[in-house]
Amino acid sequence: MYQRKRIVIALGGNALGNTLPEQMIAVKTTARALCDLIEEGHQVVVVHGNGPQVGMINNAMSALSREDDTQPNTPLSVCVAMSQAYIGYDLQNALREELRKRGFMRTPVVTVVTQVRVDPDDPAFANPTKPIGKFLTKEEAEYQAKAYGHIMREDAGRGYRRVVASPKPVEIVEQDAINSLVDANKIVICCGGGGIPVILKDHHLKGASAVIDKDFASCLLAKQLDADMLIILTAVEKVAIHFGTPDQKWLNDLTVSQARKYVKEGQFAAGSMLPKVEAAIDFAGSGSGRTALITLLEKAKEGIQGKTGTLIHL
Ligand SMILES: Nc1ncnc2c1ncn2[C@@H]1O[C@H](COP(=O)(O)OP(=O)(O)O)[C@@H](O)[C@H]1O
Ligand SMILES: NC(=O)OP(=O)(O)O
Repeated sequence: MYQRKRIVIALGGNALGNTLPEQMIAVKTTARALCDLIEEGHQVVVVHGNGPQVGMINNAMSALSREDDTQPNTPLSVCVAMSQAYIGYDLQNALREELRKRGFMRTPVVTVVTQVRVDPDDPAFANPTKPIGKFLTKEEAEYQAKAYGHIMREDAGRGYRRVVASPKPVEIVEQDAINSLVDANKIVICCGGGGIPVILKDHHLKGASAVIDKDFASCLLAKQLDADMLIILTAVEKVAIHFGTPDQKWLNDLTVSQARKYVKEGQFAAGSMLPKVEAAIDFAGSGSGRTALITLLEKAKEGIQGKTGTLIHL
């Protein structure tokens, strides 16, 4: 029997591209994939990543402050806020246009500037792991480290990137407002780039120098919204074990305990597939009937129909 689901969808880098013109094109494909699910009657809440974009914004703002003594450097939390608005703007308009093409003439789409509280004592502040910005060669990375004091790491065989602190999300500050919008059937884009990281001090929310992982923020959001499903859309159709080796095996479906075992074995690369599988385990393990799906952006519709992707369940 057909069941209408409340779904939190986390969009990976391929949903947005790496540059302004690429993003304008990529969001159109993304909007089609999301509207396929909306057209099937599902209630969709959208979260997006911001790794390339927040790196680009941070570089631009740093260059500005180097050129102009009157411009202090822009905190990373503000760069995350800028990325939410810039990505939300394109995504919101692409979704609006696609919805109207399909006859949803009045469905509102709204981007919520979202702050996410983190723990100031999170050990992640002392151990930067979140890759942001462009992929660089070893020589470019060495220059960036020397010139700007950035911490650079090799990223899953794809080149070198700057890494920043990535504390775990503790609380979504605008959760009540998001609940009201979702309950009222608005299409909501929120927790972009994992949310603007903030630390609570008395009544003051102070920006933290970090980028939260959007897969973990999506998981928290899905739990708080009591969603049926968390869908993580990325650049691969399925999760694999022995990824990139001759023994590679694509996984159709795995239980939370199988997934935990594979995590322990180190089957998933840190900073890429590992946070997705960890978020999927956390959500699917958090209540009966909750499932998580990891698949390719263009396969979202087939994935939800059980035809492809990797489904994680209890
Ligand atoms: N075990 C694995 N199974 C599938 N893909 C993996 C695995 N380990 C690493 N990957 C890589 O992880 C990538 C997805 O991570 P990433 O590109 O960082 O995510 P995002 O889509 O959120 O930007 C895949 O495109 C793939 O290259
Ligand atoms: N913030 C975040 O998780 O971004 P990416 O998905 O681009 O890494």
